[in-house]
Amino acid sequence: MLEVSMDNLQFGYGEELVLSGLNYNAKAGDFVCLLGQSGCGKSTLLRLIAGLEKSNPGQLMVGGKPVDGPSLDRTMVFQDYGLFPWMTAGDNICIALKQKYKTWDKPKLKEVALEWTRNLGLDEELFDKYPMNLSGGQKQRFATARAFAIDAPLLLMDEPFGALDAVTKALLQDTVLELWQNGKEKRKTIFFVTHSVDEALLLATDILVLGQAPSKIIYTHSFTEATKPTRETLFTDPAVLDLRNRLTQIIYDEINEKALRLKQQKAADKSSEKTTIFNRKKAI
Ligand SMILES: Nc1ncnc2c1ncn2[C@@H]1O[C@H](COP(=O)(O)OP(=O)(O)OP(=O)(O)O)[C@@H](O)[C@H]1O
Repeated sequence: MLEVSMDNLQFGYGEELVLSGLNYNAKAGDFVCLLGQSGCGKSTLLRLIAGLEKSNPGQLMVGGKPVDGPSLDRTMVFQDYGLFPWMTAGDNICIALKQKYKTWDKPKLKEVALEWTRNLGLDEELFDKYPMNLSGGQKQRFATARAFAIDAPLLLMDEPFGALDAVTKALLQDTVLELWQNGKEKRKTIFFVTHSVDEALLLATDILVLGQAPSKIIYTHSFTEATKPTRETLFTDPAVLDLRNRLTQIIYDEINEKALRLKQQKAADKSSEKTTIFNRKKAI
């Protein structure tokens, strides 16, 4: 359980500004879903929180401390699973556990890794298989098992279920929600990037929408225990239907605005090109 606070968080890759002043406080135990059009900086924000990119001093705090590089109190789950291909799926969990629990011997590491394999609904016989011999859903379950096994209080999930079929995705969403809810007093804080409004509605306690880059937070919504949608209310509760429409509209408006901006820019570039050619011809 760690709180995350952003105070005018700005970040760019070199000259290109991606995040242009984010202000937000996530409480310990919140499940924050990030929405926004492609390229707006969602993954960048996760990488900053993970300490994989460096933010300006004081602009990003985790657990009340400035983020200063990666740490075992934060772990990431990626869309492409991030399993080491040269190790069995089980060893992928064991090696992560060993990093955190340095005194554990091999049998203890295997015992805990197997426990998490079962927790994620995986057959034990898959434990000794290499990632290349597993389905996408199985790989993502192992990657999720690894993340939960090391029991970091802050979990950063970057479109983890984006590549999965609908049924596997739904099962994994339920599993993650259950693992998070079971944490009760020790609930993990989760930041979860998704392109799916429905996924955000189902999982989040808090939804943030990022605008186009260089982005700011353009919309936030918080649920209470009573208003948080469930699979049952996701398509029946009028308040949830209304929120889904609003979120979808906000994202489409941003996409349309960006498309219009690019079109105008292109037209302006073309016209200035024409003027340059005309002036050159005149000069000749
Ligand atoms: N390592 C990098 N070096 C330079 N630019 C980068 C790097 N990583 C991302 N970018 C740029 O930063 C911007 C934001 O990228 P980011 O991956 O954070 O967006 P995103 O919202 O997660 O996109 P998507 O939804 O498509 O995954 C993009 O313009 C991207 O090209």
